[in-house]
Amino acid sequence: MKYSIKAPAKINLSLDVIRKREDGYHEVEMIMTMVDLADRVDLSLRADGGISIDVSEGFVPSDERNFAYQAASLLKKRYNVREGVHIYITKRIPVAAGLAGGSSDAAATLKGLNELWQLGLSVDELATLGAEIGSDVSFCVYGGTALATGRGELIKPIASPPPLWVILAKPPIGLSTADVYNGLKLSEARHAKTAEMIAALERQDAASICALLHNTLEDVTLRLYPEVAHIKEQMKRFGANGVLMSGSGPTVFGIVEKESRVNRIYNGLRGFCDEVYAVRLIRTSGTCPNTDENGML
Ligand SMILES: C[C@@](CO)(OP(=O)(O)O)[C@H](O)COP(=O)(O)OP(=O)(O)OC[C@H]1O[C@@H](n2ccc(N)nc2=O)[C@H](O)[C@@H]1O
Ligand SMILES: Nc1ncnc2c1ncn2[C@@H]1O[C@H](COP(=O)(O)OP(=O)(O)O)[C@@H](O)[C@H]1O
Repeated sequence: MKYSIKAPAKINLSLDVIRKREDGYHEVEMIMTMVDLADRVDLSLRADGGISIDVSEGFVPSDERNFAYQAASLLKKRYNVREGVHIYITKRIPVAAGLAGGSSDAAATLKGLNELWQLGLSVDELATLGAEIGSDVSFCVYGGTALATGRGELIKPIASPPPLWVILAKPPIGLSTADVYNGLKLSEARHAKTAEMIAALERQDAASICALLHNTLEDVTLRLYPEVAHIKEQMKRFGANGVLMSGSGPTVFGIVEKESRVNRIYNGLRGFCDEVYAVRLIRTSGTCPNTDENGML
């Protein structure tokens, strides 16, 4: 038996860091939403009880370091599952990009195996398990648009944005999420207007959404990598209505209201950046965006 499921990328419309916690994580307030750039996760039942994984991109770990493998292993151990699974991931989301590709693969694996292994777990239970793999996995289980608090694992659904275009540009920089959080000087940090962003989403007010885009981690990454600032400037110059770095970076996203501007911005950026994508915001709220009601393709 087989299941295929899409694992979409996220962007942070707003990311605020409140304080550093005793456990080493940071307390955050993030507004997260999905875009229609997705990996594909194929799950095939293994009767021998083993877990194995292959990934289309050779540089992504295809062993227990892969978050999708960890999701399968966690479910198998926690629920004493006898069957196994082979996981095949077709990567389309840039890796280590601030787009939660690995977290989304883990979330898709949790949802898919819940069906394949007939575990009967609720979405809330899957999201709680996801938080054991990484802070962004819970949001990826729910999908839609949400306010994420705690270390990012406490999820409250909020209104989806209007149907806007998004240009993603990822410069060839490898950075570590932990280093970016640790590089933040909280006493000097600029904070987001989270409540105002939620209100703008409720009003479907694209101009205010663009004006309120804010990421407290951006200053850290911009200081380390001036090329990220360059991409932001160029995106604005080519006509994006709002521009921000996603997560810990280095991907920059631009929100574009007019479809007629999308090609100009895309082509302009392609002149000096290899990884550029023109995508749409996914408007579905609730679980499993971009899929049918079972979360399948
Ligand atoms: C910054 C964000 C924004 O959505 O995304 P990405 O840039 O990774 O996409 C997330 O907070 C990243 O979440 P995720 O990538 O799941 O991080 P985790 O694996 O849980 O943590 C990796 C490391 O980041 C730091 N970390 C993470 C989350 C958090 N709230 N505070 C932290 O300080 C910790 O040092 C931790 O050891
Ligand atoms: N399924 C996966 N896809 C991509 N990267 C993965 C996956 N599983 C584990 N990783 C590891 O996690 C790191 C961060 O990957 P990713 O989730 O793409 O980044 P980000 O959290 O910045 O969006 C990668 O460098 C890779 O080594």
